[in-house]
Amino acid sequence: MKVFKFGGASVKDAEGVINLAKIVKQFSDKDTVVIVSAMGKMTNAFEVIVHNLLNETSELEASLNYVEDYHSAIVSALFLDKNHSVFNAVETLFQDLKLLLKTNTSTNYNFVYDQVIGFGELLSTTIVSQYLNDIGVHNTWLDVRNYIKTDSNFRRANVDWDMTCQLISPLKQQNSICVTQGFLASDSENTTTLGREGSDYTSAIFAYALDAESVTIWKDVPGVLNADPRYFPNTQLLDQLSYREAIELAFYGASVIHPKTLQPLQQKEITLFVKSFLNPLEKGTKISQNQDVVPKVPCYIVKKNQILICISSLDFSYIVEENISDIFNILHVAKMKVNLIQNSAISFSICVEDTFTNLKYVLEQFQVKYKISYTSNVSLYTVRHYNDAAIAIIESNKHILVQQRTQDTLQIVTK
Ligand SMILES: Nc1ncnc2c1ncn2[C@@H]1O[C@H](COP(=O)(O)OP(=O)(O)O)[C@@H](O)[C@H]1O
Ligand SMILES: N[C@@H](CC(=O)OP(=O)(O)O)C(=O)O
Repeated sequence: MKVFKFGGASVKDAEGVINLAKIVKQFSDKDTVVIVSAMGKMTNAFEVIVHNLLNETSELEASLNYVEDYHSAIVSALFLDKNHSVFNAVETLFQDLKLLLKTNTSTNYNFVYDQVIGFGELLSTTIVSQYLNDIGVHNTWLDVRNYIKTDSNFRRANVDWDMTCQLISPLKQQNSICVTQGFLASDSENTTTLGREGSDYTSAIFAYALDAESVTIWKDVPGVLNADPRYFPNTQLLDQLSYREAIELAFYGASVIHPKTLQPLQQKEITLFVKSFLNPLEKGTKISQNQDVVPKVPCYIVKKNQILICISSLDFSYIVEENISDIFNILHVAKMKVNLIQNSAISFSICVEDTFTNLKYVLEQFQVKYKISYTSNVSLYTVRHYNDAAIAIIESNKHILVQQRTQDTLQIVTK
């Protein structure tokens, strides 16, 4: 079996859905599982709806209309028969969403977030599945919440692997293409999500449970490049990567692959292909149990919007294990991801990202015992397999706040 994953960029408009259908028609097998994310930047648009709902702003209706119009335009362009069942299906989803917005009484941001945000993937897969059926690519639409089970850690739920594998593995017998949602899952009763950009991870979960032969994630780039083309000119395609190297790149922030994706695939040695949905015949990048990086060139990764926090003792005493444990407990509670650590005798610097807007809480907690300084909006650059030329590139014209080198990896934090 194969698993395909199509992200938001691939289905941002009607042409994108038509292109997806061509790829599925040409490259899938009869039992391929197709995972689809919300269309374009719709997850961001749903985030605005959540914000407007919970802050009771006057913009709620406008934000809802924006999302509704966006999907309506795509459906109208794809389906010329105005009596097609897709119109009803999409309308029903919007009615459900409106009912949820009207009747919600919860003030738990993360919980409400997951209930609302899930409509993005429900809409996209409904449209894609019906379009595929319409053009003769017969498929079954699955509600992924009946297959991927998690705890109730809303917005970053943890997969219950035993239950999930039990629920997914009967699909091995399924003799048709299945279309389902990325990013979503459920606890015992509600929708949960796996973390932003988690649809890549969904594809790995299905592949693992199905013992699939491969996963292909279809992207708007030719494959994994040695840098993000949005920030670096003259990038090079990496033809092959080992799981280990891909895990390292994803960990340091190469956003082309969600960091949790590689581990399940590596465990069962399932090959991951990253290919271009614009040029599907090109070979892209193959990630498997092979050589580290081919070609072996420096790989550049940048993470923007980081916060550099410097923590030092109040009385010039050493920062020791007990303090570090303290510091990490606070970060753990705040779900704050640490991307770089540097310590000296009396100070400890961390570069973190504040996905859950907990900076104020963290700083208050630190200040009880430590002296704190921090700089917001810094960038963290990482270079894997650096050489002199790469160091010169990465350091040029930057105000460097922290620098760290290991044998393979150079990291700098800049303002
Ligand atoms: N090393 C890299 N190689 C290729 N693309 C990268 C890399 N690092 C970051 N990117 C970015 O990842 C984007 C594709 O990932 P993403 O936008 O998450 O796609 P999708 O929405 O399909 O999941 C590219 O457009 C590119 O800007
Ligand atoms: N739609 C979700 C999940 C996802 O993975 O999307 P994409 O595949 O477009 O990155 C998000 O934007 O976070």
